[in-house]
Amino acid sequence: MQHFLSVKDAIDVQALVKEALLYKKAPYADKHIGKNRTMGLLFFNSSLRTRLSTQRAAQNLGLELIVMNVGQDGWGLEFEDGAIMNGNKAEHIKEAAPVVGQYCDIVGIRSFPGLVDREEDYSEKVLNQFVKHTGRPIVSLESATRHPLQSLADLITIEELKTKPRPKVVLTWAPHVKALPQAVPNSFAEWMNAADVDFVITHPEGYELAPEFVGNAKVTYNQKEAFEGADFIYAKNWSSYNQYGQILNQDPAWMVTMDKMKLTNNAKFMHCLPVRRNVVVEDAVLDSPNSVVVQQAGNRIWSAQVVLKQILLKII
Ligand SMILES: CCC[C@H](NC(C)=O)C(=O)O
Ligand SMILES: NC(=O)OP(=O)(O)O
Repeated sequence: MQHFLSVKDAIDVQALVKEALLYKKAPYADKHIGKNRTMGLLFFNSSLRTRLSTQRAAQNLGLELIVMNVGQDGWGLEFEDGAIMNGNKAEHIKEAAPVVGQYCDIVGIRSFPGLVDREEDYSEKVLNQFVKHTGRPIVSLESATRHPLQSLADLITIEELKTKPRPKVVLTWAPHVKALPQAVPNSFAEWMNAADVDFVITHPEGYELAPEFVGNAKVTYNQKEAFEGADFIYAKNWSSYNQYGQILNQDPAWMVTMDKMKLTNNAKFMHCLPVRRNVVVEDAVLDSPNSVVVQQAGNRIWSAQVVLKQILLKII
């Protein structure tokens, strides 16, 4: 594995999941594989889980770490080729990225979309400039259109908790007070389409995800119909793709409630976190034994650890 940017970088998804579950039983099995190597984690946006779980995974493999809030602590970066840099951007990515590559053997990047220019966001301009100029393996810590470490952890969670060979997994839109990226649902959808699950996406009209991510998923505007017989409910808000970055609907009728969970096959409730209680999902669901959001977050360690191992095997 050279880079980890999407499900396409996972040659065998099921093998990755199995190896991650082995790490969950034996976290230090490869404690020395990262000896004398350094991973840099560059955050252009906030993070709790990704920041902490990726550090823990790296430490489990013996990697040294450098963590930086580039958005606050670094220089304003210019990503446009040929730009005349007479504005407020002090440094070009063409210098910043290879310099980071001088200090780090592997580089993780978190850079959310601007949610203004769909073409720019969906071209993954920021992530791809780091891939092009750093000269090192790049791991996405959530980019403009995907969150692969989250999605691998989501699949690990489904695999360890499923009670049937092919569970029904429902990705449901839920309301939010801010316009959020499509990265998490896009990524969840492409990983579910690569897994052996009965995958359904439900959202209000106007929140259709990009077709390349929806793939073969069943899509319905009827949330209650989608919940019927579900084994896993994965809730997430996202802003409109078609009316890019817009909030079209804040209808609290789409909030996940205990009444809706009763339509399911005793489904587990999943969310990548952070979650807005009583906006996205009511307290009763999050406080119920069916909520697995903490276990799901714990699986981010094993998701990152199995990916970093695959990358280290290519560079040592
Ligand atoms: C892991 C989720 C990160 C981000 N969430 C927020 C609140 O910005 C999102 O929705 O993509
Ligand atoms: N789920 C997730 O990536 O959480 P953070 O944004 O806190 O890292």
